[in-house]
Amino acid sequence: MQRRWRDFGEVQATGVCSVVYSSQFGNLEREIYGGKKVDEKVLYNFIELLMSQLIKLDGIAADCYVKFERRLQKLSYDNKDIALSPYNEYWRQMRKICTLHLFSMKQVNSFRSVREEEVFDMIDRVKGAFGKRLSEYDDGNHEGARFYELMLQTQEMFDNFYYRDYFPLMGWLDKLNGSMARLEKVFKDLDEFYQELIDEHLNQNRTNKTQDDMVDILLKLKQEYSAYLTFDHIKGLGATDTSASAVVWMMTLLIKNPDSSKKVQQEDDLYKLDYLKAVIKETFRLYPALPLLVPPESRDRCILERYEIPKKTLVYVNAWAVGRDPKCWERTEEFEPERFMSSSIDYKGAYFDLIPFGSGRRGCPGLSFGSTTVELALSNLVYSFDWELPEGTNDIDTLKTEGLVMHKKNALLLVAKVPDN
Ligand code: HEM
Repeated sequence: MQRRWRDFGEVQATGVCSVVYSSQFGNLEREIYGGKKVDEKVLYNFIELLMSQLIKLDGIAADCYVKFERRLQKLSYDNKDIALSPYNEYWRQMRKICTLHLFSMKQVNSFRSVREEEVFDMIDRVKGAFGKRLSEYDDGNHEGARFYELMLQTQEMFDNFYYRDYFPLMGWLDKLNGSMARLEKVFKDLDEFYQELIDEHLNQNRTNKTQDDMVDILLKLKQEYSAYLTFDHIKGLGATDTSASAVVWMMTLLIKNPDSSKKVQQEDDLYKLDYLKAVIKETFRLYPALPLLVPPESRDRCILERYEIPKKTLVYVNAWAVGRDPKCWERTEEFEPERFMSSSIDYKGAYFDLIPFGSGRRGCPGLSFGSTTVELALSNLVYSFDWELPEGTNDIDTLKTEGLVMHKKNALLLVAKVPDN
């Protein structure tokens, strides 16, 4: 199990040819993408076929992925998003900026008050305004709702089916059915939003500033790293909704498992929150926010189990399947946070059985940021309220969206009750 990851040697994101790989595909839950029911055997054969074809028809596969990249490329400002950048000097500098200046423990701590304010605000909204939509909660200028909407639309662009990705010669259909126009429109809206944000931060007379936020820090760093940080680079760093997706899955699993939910609430050592942390790990095992991580590209030919992976191959590591692999876990489908109570396994990248943040050189640099946010949000949600299913509902579904980030497909609707004591 552990060998698998290491065998990749040096890998990098993005590429020109693609292979879908996972020896675990047989275990892939059938509904993983969009609730489509696929027979396990059919799926496995399909993957085999796809692999052999892609390797044989290297040229065509390359073409497919160059096209696929164009869509990602557009939304990531020409691969200026660090996650989509190939392994090169630009990536090294951006990674340095992230590790040293943006997502370091010092920065995580310095944003503590902002994080707490946001979470308390969220709790107040739940307390004060049941049943309202995000846009109604919003501050005067509706920026939160606008950004949320843009994030949803961007995500949709990644998820949509594009003919050109699979049948390069039929790319004209994307124009005909309006997909390309929608992509341009979403990009334009996103770009406008980021530009306004930057302009606002550049405004010397800005009144609502209490401390430097990420944009302020990036704008300051722009001078030091002028070759790597243009406005497009700053925009390309963008944002992800992985933490939000993770909290929704955690709440979903807790409401489906009332015993665990009670245990979290009864945890008396609030400082350590061991059981809550076990719930977080168990949810990451079953519902990793990025089920296929960010696909890396092999820099050299390598042999992986019985597969030969040619150089420059886009490789999908299936964190979803690893989390449900019976070779790694017992009672794989059960939600059992207890399994982590007497175990030293964590998700920092050293244990390859649990890799929601990936591992190694391209592992998530926002791990401390993300996990701190998730812990704070979840603990406040479960300690501030008793959560119940809406009247007339017996269960919560676990259908997922398609795409890089795995969201719950249907909104999680719960009733929050303020406890009596
Ligand atoms: C629960 C929250 C999060 C999860 C589950 C998550 C997960 C991941 C995963 C799986 C990868 C790919 C790693 C790999 O392929 O080995 C990744 C990459 C990345 N993440 Fe996160 N992430 C989270 C939060 C964040 C946050 C809050 C930030 C920024 C503040 C962030 C910034 C990044 C960046 C920049 C990369 C690309 C790194 C590179 O390519 O060198 N992530 N994340």
